[in-house]
Amino acid sequence: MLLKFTKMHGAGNDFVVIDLITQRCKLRPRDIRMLADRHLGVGCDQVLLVEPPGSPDVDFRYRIFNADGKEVEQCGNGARCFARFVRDKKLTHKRVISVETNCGVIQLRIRDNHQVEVDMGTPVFEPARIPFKAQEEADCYPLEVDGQTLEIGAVSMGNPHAVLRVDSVADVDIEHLGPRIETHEAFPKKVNAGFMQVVSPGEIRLRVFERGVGETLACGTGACAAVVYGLNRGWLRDTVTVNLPGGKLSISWAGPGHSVKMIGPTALVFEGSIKI
Ligand SMILES: N[C@H](CCC[C@H](N)C(=O)O)C(=O)O
Repeated sequence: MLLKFTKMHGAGNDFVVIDLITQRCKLRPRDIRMLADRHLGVGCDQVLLVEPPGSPDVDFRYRIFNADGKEVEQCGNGARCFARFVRDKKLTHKRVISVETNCGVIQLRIRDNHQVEVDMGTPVFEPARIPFKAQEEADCYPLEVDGQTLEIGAVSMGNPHAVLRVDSVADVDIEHLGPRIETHEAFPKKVNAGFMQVVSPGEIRLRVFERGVGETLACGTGACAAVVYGLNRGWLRDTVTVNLPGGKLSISWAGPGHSVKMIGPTALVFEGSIKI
């Protein structure tokens, strides 16, 4: 069949967005991998599916697939693009949209200038729920990589994150460290690896080697994970500007028990159709 799609990005983290409300198509992992392939398909970090809600108290179902074809729990930059997509396609006229994901319901709030605010839910630090192999919960953990002991934070934003503080994100050998952390045996479901440089209590620089993708120009859940880790360590205050290679996000967290709030941009790049 000929499948309509929309190419979008949020701070450079790019997506193929597919409306499965007005069109019907069963996508297999190899179809996702083809769509994401930057030579043989459209090219993207993640494929986002817009589906009818599973229950009457949410507006849509939001499914996320990494470029490797595997379905994951959450995608923050994708959530902002999801909100813009359903408004642009007139699938809703609401300015506050609730979407069901594989890790619960999140709220998307349309702002001016194509910005969207997302309530990303509360971060989870309990090792078993990240999941991360550790004797007990701590603010930070040692992680043996290639004979060196790294100090990491471990947190779930619905999806697993390991965060390292570094002096300079420009000097990180992310191609060496990223995959070794991503596939470390301490993370049974693999992990997104974030490298954070603290500029000031209100500003960080961040690079993320994403699970199932590699380094992306931005990672929304990674920005949330880095800020809550930095707050827990006393390095950051409750609202932080996160500078990523592809753009800026604003992340706020009022502390344990509170949701993490993310505000950031959305961009529509092109519309197309592809034979599946
Ligand atoms: N690679 C992530 C999913 C996408 C997250 C990222 N693109 C975001 O904006 O949060 C994972 O496997 O958990």
